[in-house]
This record gives sequence, C-alpha cells and structure tokens, in this order.
Amino acid sequence: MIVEYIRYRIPAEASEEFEAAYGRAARSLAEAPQCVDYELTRCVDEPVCYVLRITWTSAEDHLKGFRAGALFPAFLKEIRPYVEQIEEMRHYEQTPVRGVGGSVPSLHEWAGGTEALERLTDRFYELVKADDVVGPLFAHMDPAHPRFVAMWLAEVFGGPARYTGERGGYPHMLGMHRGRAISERQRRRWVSLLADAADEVGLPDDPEFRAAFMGYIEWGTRLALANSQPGASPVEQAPVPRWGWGVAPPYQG
Ligand code: HEM
Repeated sequence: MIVEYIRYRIPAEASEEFEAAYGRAARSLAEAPQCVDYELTRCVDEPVCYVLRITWTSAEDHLKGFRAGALFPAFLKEIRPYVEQIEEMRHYEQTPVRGVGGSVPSLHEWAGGTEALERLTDRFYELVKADDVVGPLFAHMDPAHPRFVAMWLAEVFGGPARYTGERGGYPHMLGMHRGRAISERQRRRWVSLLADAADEVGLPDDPEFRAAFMGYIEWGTRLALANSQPGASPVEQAPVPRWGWGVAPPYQG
C-alpha cells in the first residue's frame, strides 16, 4: 500500500465549492478497486490549507490503473479547477511506526483484564468437561489448560503478549489442534458453552463487546476446526492475531 498526500491552498471564498467538488469526485475513489481509503481534511489553524490523503493498493495501481481507467475522467473533471492550487502531490511509503492510541479501551480492558478471562475459562472448561459432545476431546487436558487459553485470549484482545512470550505463540496453539478432527457439532457446542460461561461469570454483556468477542470466537473456532482435520495444511507461522472492536466501538455514554 502507498499513501498519496495532496496539499492544497484554497482561497476562503472558494472553499465551499472546493469541498462540494471533492464530495462529487470522491464517488470515483469509492468505486475504484485501486483505492483503499481517502480523507480530505481542512487545517484549523490556517483554514485555506487542505490535505487530501488517499491510500492506494500501490503507486503503479494508482498511476497505471486508476489514472488510465474509466473512473478517472469524472474525477478529473471535478478537481481540474483546483490543480493550480496544489502545493504538494506525492506518494509516501508506510513505515512500521503506526498504531492506535489509548482513547478506546482494548477488548481486554473492557472485559475486565486477564483476571476476568481466567474466571471465564475456569468456568468454561468445567462446562466442557461435563459435556457429552466436546468433553471427550478434553479427557486428557492439561490442568493448566484454562489458564493457557485465558492467556491466549488476553493477548488476542489487546492485553499482554504472554502467550507469545511464555507459551510458544501461534505455532504452539496450532500444534495443539492438529489432527484432532473437530466436528462442526463439537465446534458449535464449544461456542455455545463459551457464551454460557461468559454469562455465568458476568463478562460485560453490552452489544458492542459481545459482538466483537463472539466475532473472534466464531472466526477462531472455524479456523481451529479446519486446521484440526487430518491432511489439513494450515499456515505454519503467524503472529497471535489481534482482535479489535470492528464496526461498533464501545458505547461510553
Ligand atoms: C477461538 C477458538 C479457540 C481458541 C482461542 C483455542 C485456543 C486453544 C489454545 C491456546 C490451546 C493450547 C493451550 C496450551 O497452550 O496448552 C488449545 C488447545 C486445545 N483446543 Fe482449542 N481453541 C479454540 C477452539 C477450539 C475448539 C472449537 C475445540 C474443539 C471443539 C478446541 C479443542 C482444543 C483441544 C482438545 C486442545 C488441547 C487441550 C489439551 O489436551 O491440553 N479448541 N486451544
């Protein structure tokens, strides 16, 4: 991916029409398969200054795909009157320095931290062991298993990376599922018992948290099932996934 920045200096009297023109031009960006996302911002300290940021799938896709494609003429028609006002128009490579700030609590924090996840897995594996559908899979389970899974979940939901640091990370988890031939019925029961345990131990039950939490569980159990089948060829090396709020951020009043 590559980020294009276009800096404009637009006289105050033209700003309204400029923003309206970009609103129309943006329809071409929204349709373009080469465009990842875009945003036009206006400077607060010096309101004549605007910055348009467009993330492209690659510089080549932008220059040879979008610019030579069917959507470009309509885009250009809208922005042509402002081309003279461009002060900079360049592509920038992303660097590893990026992330999200602390304004939104992680799912790990929202859940109540590792302690809450340990309460969850302690109860969950009690239910699992007593269950006739999934219980047999866990007949020889390590007594520390609930704690290891809590550690995994803590890391996934934005807590400390202890599963990676102390327990072998993704490859170890993968190794524990391989060859177990988990059935769809067992997967479903696992999901359902986890939801029961979440209610029983009082994990937050607001719609935003539960949607994100169960979204990960649905995704993770489907991968566990696929990777557990005899003859499966799963991704061997990967980081522990990180799961966020998705489209419904926490409701903070
Ligand atoms: C989001 C879904 C899942 C997560 C996050 C998860 C996580 C884990 C982790 C981290 C381990 C290794 C623990 C350790 O370090 O020792 C593990 C092992 C295991 N998992 Fe899963 N798992 C998931 C889904 C499932 C499902 C759906 C099943 C079966 C229905 C299953 C069955 C097992 C079994 C049998 C083990 C080995 C337990 C033992 O003998 O100690 N897992 N799982």
